[in-house]
Amino acid sequence: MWSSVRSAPLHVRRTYLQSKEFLYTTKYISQSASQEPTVASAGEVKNVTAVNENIKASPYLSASSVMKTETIPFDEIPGPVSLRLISKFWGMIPIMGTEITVSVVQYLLSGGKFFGGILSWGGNAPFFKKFFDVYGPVVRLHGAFGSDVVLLSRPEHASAIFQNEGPHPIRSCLESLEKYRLQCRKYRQAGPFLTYGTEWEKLRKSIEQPLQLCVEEQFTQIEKINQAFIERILVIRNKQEEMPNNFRMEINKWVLECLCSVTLNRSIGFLEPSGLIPSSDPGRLLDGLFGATNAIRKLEYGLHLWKFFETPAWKSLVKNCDMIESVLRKYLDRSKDQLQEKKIRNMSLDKVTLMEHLLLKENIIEDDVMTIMLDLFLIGANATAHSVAFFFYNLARNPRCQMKLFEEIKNDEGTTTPAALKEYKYLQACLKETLRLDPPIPILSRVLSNDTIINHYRIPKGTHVLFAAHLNNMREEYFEDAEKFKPQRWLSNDAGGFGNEFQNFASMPFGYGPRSCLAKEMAETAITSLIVNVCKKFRIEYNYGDIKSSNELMAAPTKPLKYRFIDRY
Ligand code: HEM
Repeated sequence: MWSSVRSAPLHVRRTYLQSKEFLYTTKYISQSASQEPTVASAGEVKNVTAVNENIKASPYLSASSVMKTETIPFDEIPGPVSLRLISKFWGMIPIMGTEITVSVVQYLLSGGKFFGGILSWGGNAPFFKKFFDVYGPVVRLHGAFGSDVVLLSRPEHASAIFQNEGPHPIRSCLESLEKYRLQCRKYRQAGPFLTYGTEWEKLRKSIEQPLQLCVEEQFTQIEKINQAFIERILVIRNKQEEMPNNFRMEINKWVLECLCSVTLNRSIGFLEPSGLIPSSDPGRLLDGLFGATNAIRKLEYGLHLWKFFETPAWKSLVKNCDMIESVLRKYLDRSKDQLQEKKIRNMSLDKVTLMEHLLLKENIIEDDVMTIMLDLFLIGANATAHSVAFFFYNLARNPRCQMKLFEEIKNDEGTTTPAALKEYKYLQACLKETLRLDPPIPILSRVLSNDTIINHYRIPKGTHVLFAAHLNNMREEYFEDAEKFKPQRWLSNDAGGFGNEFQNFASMPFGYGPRSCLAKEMAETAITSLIVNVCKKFRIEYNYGDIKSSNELMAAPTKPLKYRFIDRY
């Protein structure tokens, strides 16, 4: 049953999660069903009746925050009345789900006008901030179009949600990509980012460790790619040593070259000094990834009309995903041939590329390999490129920090292992601080697999929760001068905050728990090795207005990255 529900639209999954059948289908839920709900409170705890044994065991929750309280019903969570009124009408239309509620809200917050501007709070409001300012720390968006969404943004609430989600957490987002894969291309699964349950667990296990091994094996190659990136900077900078408006594209090329090296063990030429030919493999891959990302942003953040009609954004998603797949298929065919040859010649299959490793797995078919590769490229490339863009920005804007970093790494003689990079403590702190200020994935999402009590409200399992990580990261009580880039805060024991039990949830750029980023190590290694190489060679400057992160599901810088790279010697 679960396998068929897994790929169903969110409102179907939600109904299933609330059904009795689900309780008996998964071991975890059936255990947790007999337990008390998860509890977290940011306010005063009153009417204490018992202590929740389950939560007491958690390393992060204090006794005061785990006490069972008299709960307030879900219906009483505050939220916009206008949505509540609209829901009476639209709630009758079952085909429209939670994402539509979210997308309408996001559309409005990002400046769109709808319903006579009932909810239009003006353009570029940081997502959800207005809701928290008006309604408090727990906000319910009445299912204007079907089901409800709860918005959260506090570390103690993150702790309640993420620490108790069991072995198979459900993320709910990117329905457009899911539709493309499951309905349009009829793949049997939607890829590691979107799949659920045991199917997802199998996929994740097949990728996580081999990916890390490949990163270690390909580290020398990554260092070469870093040098090629530096060569590119020298070619494209103008007479004032400044980068062109599309420098972001160059960073993307660097990430993609790293990803090809790690997954395919080959260079496909993204960083050719003479630039990319659009019809070449790397040219088409780059175009496809940019096009698909833009289409996903439009589809997920606009009204979900694509569920009913083939909108231009939907057509663009299909065209771009097809283009990416046609390139990747070529490499998949080559990998199959290579494996065949290795088998014929009785060669060892111990050292294979990630793609070959996946092809060798019995429970993974070719279409699965395509979706895995696409997820790695789509999610990974965007997130990593965004982090590098803001890493450069923060160094340029904070010359003292840049100098301190240079002092730490200036004697580096070509780092030989990823482990050696971890020893550069200030470098690591700069990365953490960059990810705190501008997380590439600023909103984490879950469908609750447990009844959970937050701020005394009982939130039923199956509820769609959006956690505004970018607001969470800016809490003054956890990060003094939260708006400022202060890497040194990560070098003291309590990261400059209260050092209380929720500190670990105050910044979670890679998410949390079983569904956290599966390529954290790879991303950290690639980013820090690039920064070491670039900072040894150049001093970075930036002389224009502030660059912000768009804080969308897949965030992007809001201005061209016109950094100056000035030779140090
Ligand atoms: C600095 C770079 C990166 C950041 C900040 C980042 C962040 C994240 C976050 C926040 C999530 C969701 C976690 C959650 O819901 O709890 C995620 C998931 C994921 N990331 Fe990353 N990521 C980065 C780089 C990468 C790279 C390089 C790859 C691939 C090569 C990648 C592949 C994935 C995949 C496949 C998932 C889904 C995991 C699952 O559901 O099991 N990420 N990432």
